[in-house]
Amino acid sequence: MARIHLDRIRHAYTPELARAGTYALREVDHVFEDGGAYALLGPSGCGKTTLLNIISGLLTSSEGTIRFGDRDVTTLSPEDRNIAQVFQFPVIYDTMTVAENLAFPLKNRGVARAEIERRVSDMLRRLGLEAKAKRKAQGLTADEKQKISLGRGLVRSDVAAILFDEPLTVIDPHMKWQLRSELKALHRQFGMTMVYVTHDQTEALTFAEKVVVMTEGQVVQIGTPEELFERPRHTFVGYFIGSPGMNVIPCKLEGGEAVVSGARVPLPAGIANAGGAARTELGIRPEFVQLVPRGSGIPVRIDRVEDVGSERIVRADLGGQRIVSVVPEGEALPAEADVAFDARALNLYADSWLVETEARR
Ligand SMILES: Nc1ncnc2c1ncn2[C@@H]1O[C@H](COP(=O)(O)OP(=O)(O)OP(=O)(O)O)[C@@H](O)[C@H]1O
Repeated sequence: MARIHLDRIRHAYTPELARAGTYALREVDHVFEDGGAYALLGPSGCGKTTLLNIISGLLTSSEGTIRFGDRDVTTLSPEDRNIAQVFQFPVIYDTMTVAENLAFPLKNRGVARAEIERRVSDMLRRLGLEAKAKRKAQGLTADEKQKISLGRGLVRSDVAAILFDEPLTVIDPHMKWQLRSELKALHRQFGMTMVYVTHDQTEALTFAEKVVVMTEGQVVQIGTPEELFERPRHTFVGYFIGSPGMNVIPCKLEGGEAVVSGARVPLPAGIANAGGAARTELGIRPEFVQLVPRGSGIPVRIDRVEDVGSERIVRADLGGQRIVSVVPEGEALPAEADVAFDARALNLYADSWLVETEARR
């Protein structure tokens, strides 16, 4: 296992794109700690696969250095980096049995026969494939084949890291949860460095200890699920994580208060200077937007109320700006409502980046 250090990595797919300043990765400077479980999360085209392929060696970055531990691997092939990879679609040998497929990476590395048998039978059990161990892979479902792909990555204990590129795409929805839990259990047991690419926030938040949120070729925040939820460093993280996402409300700053649609909103104590930003916004999760009787907050017009079981999602208009509130089941909605913000959950953003308060620095 290894610590992976990405040192000022940038990537453009062609020299022409680089000259035009069109980078698929704008700059990534980050350390994946040895034994950590990370998810790269972001919308389609944000650069997740590009970053993963630079880590694996399928792609050489146009700028920067990548080190596994103290070793510079920037120009090494995937084989020489000694990593295991699991792709979106199964990569297995159809003519081999399930057990032979799992044993293959170990045989290749000269692992002793008894050890191979032990690890293969453990993996068969974890993947729920014991009954099919002696079946040829050919006739299996896409689900089962992908489980074998996962198993082939996970049986090896000598790898620097295991990289997953949307590995559960072909897996049946009700199996996804089980496989994710199994991956977590394997991570806990063996402590391998795992990097997992996904555009699905549930998958990222349940799998990873640290989630790397990307947009437009840039890492905007690396944090635990709690950190991403409570203190989004960038407005993109706020509305990408959580459902519905964080409200981002344009505001003006005046004498330590935010002015929203003519109303004054006190800011948390000690908020730092927004530093002459061109754009300032308040960020607040819908769970912390309260609907209060008219006259006690900022006036809104309620447009729509959706009942989603344990809570109601209320969509309203605040001076031309859409605002969402989540109201727990059983809580009455005022006939004429204003909104009030829970000050503890209020964040200020300057040009999309979180303004740190003195207390939180
Ligand atoms: N081989 C390539 N040549 C030129 N541009 C590419 C190539 N591969 C990807 N790109 C571009 O690089 C950017 C990042 O793509 P990348 O595949 O890394 O994103 P992603 O987040 O993994 O998206 P997805 O979830 O759709 O796979 C995109 O703008 C994409 O169009």
